Amino acid sequence: MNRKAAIIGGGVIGGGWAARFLLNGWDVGVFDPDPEAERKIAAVMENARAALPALSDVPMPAEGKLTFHGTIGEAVEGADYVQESVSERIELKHKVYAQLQQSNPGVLIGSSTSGFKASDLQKSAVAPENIIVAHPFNPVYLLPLSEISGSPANPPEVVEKTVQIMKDVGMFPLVIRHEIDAFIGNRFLEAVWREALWMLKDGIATTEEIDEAIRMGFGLRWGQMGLFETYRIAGGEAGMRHFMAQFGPALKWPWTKLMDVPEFNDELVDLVASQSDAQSGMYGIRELERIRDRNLVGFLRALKERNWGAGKVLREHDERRAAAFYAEMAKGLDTGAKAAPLVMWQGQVLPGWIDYNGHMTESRYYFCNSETVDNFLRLIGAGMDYVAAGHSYYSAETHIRHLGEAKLGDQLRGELQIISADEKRFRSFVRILKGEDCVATVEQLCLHVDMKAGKTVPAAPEVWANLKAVADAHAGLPMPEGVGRAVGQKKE
Ligand SMILES: NC(=O)C1=CN([C@@H]2O[C@H](COP(=O)(O)OP(=O)(O)OC[C@H]3O[C@@H](n4cnc5c(N)ncnc54)[C@H](O)[C@@H]3O)[C@@H](O)[C@H]2O)C=CC1
Ligand SMILES: C[N+](C)(C)CC(=O)CC(=O)[O-]
Repeated sequence: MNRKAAIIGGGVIGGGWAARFLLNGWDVGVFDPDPEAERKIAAVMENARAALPALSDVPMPAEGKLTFHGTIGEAVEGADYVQESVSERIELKHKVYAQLQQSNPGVLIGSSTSGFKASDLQKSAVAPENIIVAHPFNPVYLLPLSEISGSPANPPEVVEKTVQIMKDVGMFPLVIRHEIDAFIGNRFLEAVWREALWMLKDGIATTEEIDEAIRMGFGLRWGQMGLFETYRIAGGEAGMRHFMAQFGPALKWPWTKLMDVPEFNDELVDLVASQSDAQSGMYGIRELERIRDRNLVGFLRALKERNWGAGKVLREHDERRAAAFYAEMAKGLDTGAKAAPLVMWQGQVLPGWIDYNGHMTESRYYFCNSETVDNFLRLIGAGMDYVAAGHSYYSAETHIRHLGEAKLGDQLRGELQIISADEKRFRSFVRILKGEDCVATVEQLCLHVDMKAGKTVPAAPEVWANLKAVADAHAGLPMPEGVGRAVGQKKE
């Protein structure tokens, strides 16, 4: 049975949380008095479905069930966790916690608050120990950071439980050591925001020029190395000490207006809003979100390839999910119950996979097959540890049939059937499916190799036993259409 999250407040952030939980296989119950909440969450879900699965290289769990409720009590019924994302008003948050704790005593409540401390949120609560800050960043379904900030009232088990739930939905939980207003991220962002408002107010730069200064330069550095690692490199070979010696004196120069704040009035709002309209008003908000999401997916995937920063979090999330997926599959190996083709891979067609014909390029069909077969090899015990120990399977021959088109954003899966196998080789037949349509078949012969000796040898007994279990189960399946076909050319 799926776990359930109650999302209280389904606006920008609540909608993002709903998407993250649902796409990670949790059921979600939403309460939001806004009559438009359902429509807004549907729009967020549409964008999230196009973006989050594009980061995954292992089969995603089936999407959880989304329900909307007329009361907080109904939404929180049976919930394992609550993510509170109502408007940033302390008295509203207190009221919501009172209703939540009355309806589901003992439930863990994470707040999305941008700046209230946990001890402020906990005031007058029946069970303060179960209320904690879990502050995300927008878009919640793509950005992994969740700042976990508790008060002395929260026992370590509550912090730990929150951390585990965040990891379960692919977040990077950063536990804040000391209770402070606005945590780490927003304290930092507020400083940048104040400087930007001064520059606008003083006519030094427009909204667009400020954005260009960030995205053409240091924003790109921050996204992958943060501040200190970046400045360490800026110190050259002498590193951080040299950097500080050179730029430390600037701390005393009048570079920043941080402690002084521009007056917040209509004039300031008009100045910012009118320039922002001129800069970006040609795009609708959902369109801007899609542009942002596509850029983030590309950026995050590049980091994932490098196993760095947020990309490392994605890999670790994949690894956790893969472990659960293989454990489930392995049960079938034990019982010999896998008398059906195995769905070993699932993925989404990414922008870089599209060719000049406007559809998935041919080499990516091979890639889909490789991912499917590699996952199968992991399943039978011939994964990376096996390779590191000197044995592997090499592809000897491959035949691809292109039967249909795959377009940007399509969800594909690779379904594998073993046609024949012995100790030294196996022949696989992979169907690449888009929904129920088969867009390609890939038939392949793989040889088991001693990598050092450079020759074909029998597989390790446990690998062969696993492979044989699947081969025996698949022997009873009908031969798939197209097996053994050669490249043909019909006579006119
Ligand atoms: N927008 C942002 O960039 C970020 C916001 N946050 C925090 O997330 C929380 C929500 O902010 P947003 O989603 O931006 O605001 P929002 O205005 O988009 O959504 C707030 C939602 O709460 C609903 N609401 C009001 N009273 C309610 C009640 N009694 N029960 C249930 N729902 C109720 C509103 O109808 C609205 O849909 C705030 O605490 C905010 O500080 C955190 C990270 C980023
Ligand atoms: C502007 N904000 C304070 C609501 C921002 C956040 O809380 C985090 C974010 O997404 O930038």
